[in-house]
Amino acid sequence: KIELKHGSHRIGKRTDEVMQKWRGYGLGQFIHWGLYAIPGGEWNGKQYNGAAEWIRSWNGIPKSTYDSLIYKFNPVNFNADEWATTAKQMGAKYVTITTKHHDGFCLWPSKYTSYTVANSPWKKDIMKPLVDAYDKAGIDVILYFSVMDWNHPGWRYDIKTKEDSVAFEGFKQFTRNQLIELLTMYPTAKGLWFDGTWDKSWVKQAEFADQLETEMRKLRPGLIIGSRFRADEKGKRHFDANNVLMGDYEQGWERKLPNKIEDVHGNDWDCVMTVPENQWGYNKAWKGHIKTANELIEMTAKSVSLGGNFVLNFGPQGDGAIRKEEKQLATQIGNWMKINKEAIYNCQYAGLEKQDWGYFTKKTGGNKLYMVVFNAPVSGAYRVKLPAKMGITKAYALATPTQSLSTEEIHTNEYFIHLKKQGGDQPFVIVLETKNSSDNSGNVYDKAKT
Ligand SMILES: COc1ccc([C@H]2[C@H](O)[C@H](O)[C@H](C)N2C)cc1
Repeated sequence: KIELKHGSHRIGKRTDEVMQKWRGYGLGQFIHWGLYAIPGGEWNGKQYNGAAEWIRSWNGIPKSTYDSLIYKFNPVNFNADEWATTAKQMGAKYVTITTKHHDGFCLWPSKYTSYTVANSPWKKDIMKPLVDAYDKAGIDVILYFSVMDWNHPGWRYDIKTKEDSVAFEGFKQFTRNQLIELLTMYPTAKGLWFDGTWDKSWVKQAEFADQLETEMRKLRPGLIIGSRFRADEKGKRHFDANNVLMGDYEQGWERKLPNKIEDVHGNDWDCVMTVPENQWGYNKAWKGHIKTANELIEMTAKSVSLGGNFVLNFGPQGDGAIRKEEKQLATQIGNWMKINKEAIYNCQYAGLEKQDWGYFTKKTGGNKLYMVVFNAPVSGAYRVKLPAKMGITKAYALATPTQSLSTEEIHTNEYFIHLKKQGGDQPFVIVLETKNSSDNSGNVYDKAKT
């Protein structure tokens, strides 16, 4: 064990209520919105091949020209309630919103820089109406904040000279000021999602970042901060030099999912996912594979089956409207969630052997198991292996709860649930009500033969 002053300060999951609620969200929305949505991945008729929110880093545009986009920020079709309603209809329980991305443009009227909405034609605060609209919709808000800030003169990628360190000291105070400002202006925010923390300059700030995290947690008890914010004094990120998770949950699952429970090391985690291969900000020309609703529903079920949450990204247009493809996905996913949300909300890893038909989830604190089916077996027989003392008292398709399904024990603690081929192309859920033979509530199917 390595002696660390600025490593992880907690072993194992947080057990407080705020984190227990976070653990049960299941499905969330990410919003990437800012000046980059105006060009939308294109400049002077030329397509930028990278991620649209990184267009400033393209040598096809002079930096100052990009920075002057602030004078074009006037999202006449921005409607915070419409965004929150879209998220509500999709079934999202939390939203992560970019307050400031790498370009340094602030969606709130920060006192610490002039590069904010206050100095755009729009003039008004964007964050306040958004936080209020999502709060009203019952969707918890997490504030995304990029430490790396290409607009601030004090930003450095590394600290090599005396000048660098003087400049970066000013930048560190600026960063602290903005974070305290955000927590003060939007006190209902449940957490902070940090980004832009991989460069050496920030990685070298183990003590400062640790103290800042402690200060923020004191200001906002219960605040949720993931593994992306700070490095330990050995320069280790996400996991400290003793391989213990930094922060409250693992934030490494960006555009990728764990495959088996061992991959998540017993930690809380969420996966943040783009609809195209790699576009967070609005890109006019979505290229390559655009994920379908069924793919995204499967990623949601897979995330919950492995003890995490799934966060789907939306990149609103420069005028503030949400593009029709994203609205359509929100509707399709929402239609599925309306019927099947019981298998997603407040569910966790079931601890059962994965089967080919799909994913198990388990209701937290209950005796219900859910089988989220994506690959219906041609036999209509769904294999289920249970721990020794667990029996099945009832089995039914979630959509038709009064029609019990026949359960056949084919080996000790191994069953076939029989369900004839369902019509349609939608994933569906089978519910198993279980009991432990140690307690005697209800009768157990044992040796049941069809
Ligand atoms: C260098 O590879 C990166 C760097 C930053 C990102 C940023 C994206 O712009 C988006 O904000 C995502 C959540 N974040 C990790 C993605 C890939």
